[in-house]
Amino acid sequence: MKKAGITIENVHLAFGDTEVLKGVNLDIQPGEFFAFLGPSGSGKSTLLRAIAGFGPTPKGRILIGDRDVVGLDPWKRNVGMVFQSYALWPHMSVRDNVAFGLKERKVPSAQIKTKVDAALELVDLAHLADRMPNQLSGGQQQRIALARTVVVEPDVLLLDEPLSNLDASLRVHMRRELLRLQRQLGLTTIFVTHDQEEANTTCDRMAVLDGGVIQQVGSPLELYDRPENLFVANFLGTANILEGKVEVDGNERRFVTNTGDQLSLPEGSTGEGGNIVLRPQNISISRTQAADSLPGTVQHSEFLGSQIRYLVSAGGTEIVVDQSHRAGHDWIETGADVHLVANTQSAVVL
Ligand SMILES: Nc1ncnc2c1ncn2[C@@H]1O[C@H](COP(=O)(O)OP(=O)(O)OP(=O)(O)O)[C@@H](O)[C@H]1O
Repeated sequence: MKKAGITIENVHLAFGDTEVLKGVNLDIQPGEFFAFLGPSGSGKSTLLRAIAGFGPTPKGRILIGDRDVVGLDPWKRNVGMVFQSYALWPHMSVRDNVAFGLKERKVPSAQIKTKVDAALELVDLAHLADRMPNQLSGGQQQRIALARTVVVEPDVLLLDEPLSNLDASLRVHMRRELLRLQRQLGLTTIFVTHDQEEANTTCDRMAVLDGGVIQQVGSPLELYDRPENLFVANFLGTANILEGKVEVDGNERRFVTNTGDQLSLPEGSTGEGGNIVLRPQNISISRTQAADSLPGTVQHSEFLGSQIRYLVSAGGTEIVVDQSHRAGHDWIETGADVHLVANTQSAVVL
């Protein structure tokens, strides 16, 4: 199958007077599994639809391969799109649903049979070819929607929250299926989701959007470990953010919180901003004081199974601390005075 990259250059898009995409620039590599992640209303679907050719014509350029598709009708772009609703034709069998796009393209019938068989094989549903859509489960219908989309060999595959209608355990199964399918076909794919775990477990890289602006692009790990702003830090998992300032003394750098507590920063660390971001699993909690520990008081604790989550007032804020749970481990009671030690190797100053 062909592999086409996608380049988005300075794309602006408005519904009437309301600008929804505000200067988007992005390079998606051929064969990459890419995700658009962001809160509701951030512009993910609008951007995806602009690539597909739906909605108002944007300003700027959208290249699929080396072809600028802005202004081109959707069916001339050779993109495949799968939506949240499966939208299978209810009066057609599974086989006919998958064959539909090929018939429209006047592909010879012998080839249609071969291609449909291969597409059904790909989604593991060859045995259900003669069923009607209403005789399939939600997950099976979505796999047929995928087969129907990839059978026409699009240059890129666009997925708009395709798993949202499925129940939780099926979603987990289906996201693995999606990844397997994408890898097998090597098809440049964009997956729109507001579910961080879904993006993390499937995509090579993602763009986090907010307010029609891309906040950061990178692999899931890069974005989680090295957020470039507080929005990304907060959006991707739980972030503890302490306010203060960086002080430099010779070779030593430390972060001094507004409450006067000090955290040594590792050698070679960068960042001069007024916030330090610490993930809950990178802080340990103890009843005893240690070098560089932040004094605090346990406000609440929750048993989460593999972890105990503490909410501790310290450093001028409420800090979330996750301790992995081991049988027989001390569970610190609410109201206890404690000391927090942060692993500042993993901290980010913004
Ligand atoms: N047809 C439309 N007319 C007017 N405004 C629209 C239209 N479609 C979307 N919008 C607005 O554009 C903004 C971005 O919407 P979009 O659907 O792209 O967000 P999203 O990030 O995909 O959100 P969600 O996760 O809720 O689908 C929202 O403020 C939305 O209200």
